[in-house]
Amino acid sequence: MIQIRDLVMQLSGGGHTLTVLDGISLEIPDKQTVAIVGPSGSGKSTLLGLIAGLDRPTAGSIQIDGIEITDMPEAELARFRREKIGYVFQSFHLIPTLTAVENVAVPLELSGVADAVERAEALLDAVGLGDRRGHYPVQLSGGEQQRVAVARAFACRPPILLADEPTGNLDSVNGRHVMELLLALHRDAGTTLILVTHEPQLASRMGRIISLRDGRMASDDVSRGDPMSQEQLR
Ligand SMILES: Nc1ncnc2c1ncn2[C@@H]1O[C@H](COP(=O)(O)OP(=O)(O)OP(=O)(O)O)[C@@H](O)[C@H]1O
Repeated sequence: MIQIRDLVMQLSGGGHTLTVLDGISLEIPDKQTVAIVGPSGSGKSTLLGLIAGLDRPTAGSIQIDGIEITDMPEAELARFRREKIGYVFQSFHLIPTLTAVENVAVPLELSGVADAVERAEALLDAVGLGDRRGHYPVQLSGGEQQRVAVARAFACRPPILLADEPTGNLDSVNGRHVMELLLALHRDAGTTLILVTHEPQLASRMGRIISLRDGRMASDDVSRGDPMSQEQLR
């Protein structure tokens, strides 16, 4: 369960203060699928980054499974993040000097997993890139890089997967492939899935749609049911 209370994010610069998030409160139960939507600049990425513990809010509270993360010391937060949260960036963020399998193995090695490379190979197989394991990011297409990034985000089997416009840099075929992958992880492992997107079609695949406007919640549509049952209806 993610519990967010009165979250405020202000950025200072050039002599004035910009309020990016202005009192967000919400709860996201385990295993929910959530789309965060809203106009450009409404604070979507900022909110996702705060939930991931990549940034610290100006005020307010974020608890994950009852543990406050906003004031957690950095080293502890890094460990917590590794265990609890996978993050997929719009622009993949793979390490260019590492092969696909090495990229996926990084979080496993950081977590002290003994058979990190074997596990990374199995993950690459699972995203359909088993035959590309020795390739460097530059040798992979955007869609392939994003599948590697999803495998890396999921390597430590985090209960929460966050994705910031995961299909934003992909064509529609590759975008659909990556989306199916994210939904499969939710379905098979019960992963909570929260994604920021501009694409209504993608948002409509989620069980809940939270809409931001000017740093506030404009709407919260929780009546969408579970995407698994929606899929069964197709
Ligand atoms: N590091 C930063 N320094 C200054 N301003 C920032 C910074 N990060 C975000 N902002 C500003 O905060 C506001 C919210 O940004 P954010 O990226 O969260 O919006 P968004 O809804 O994700 O937008 P988009 O859909 O365009 O990605 C914007 O006005 C942005 O310019």
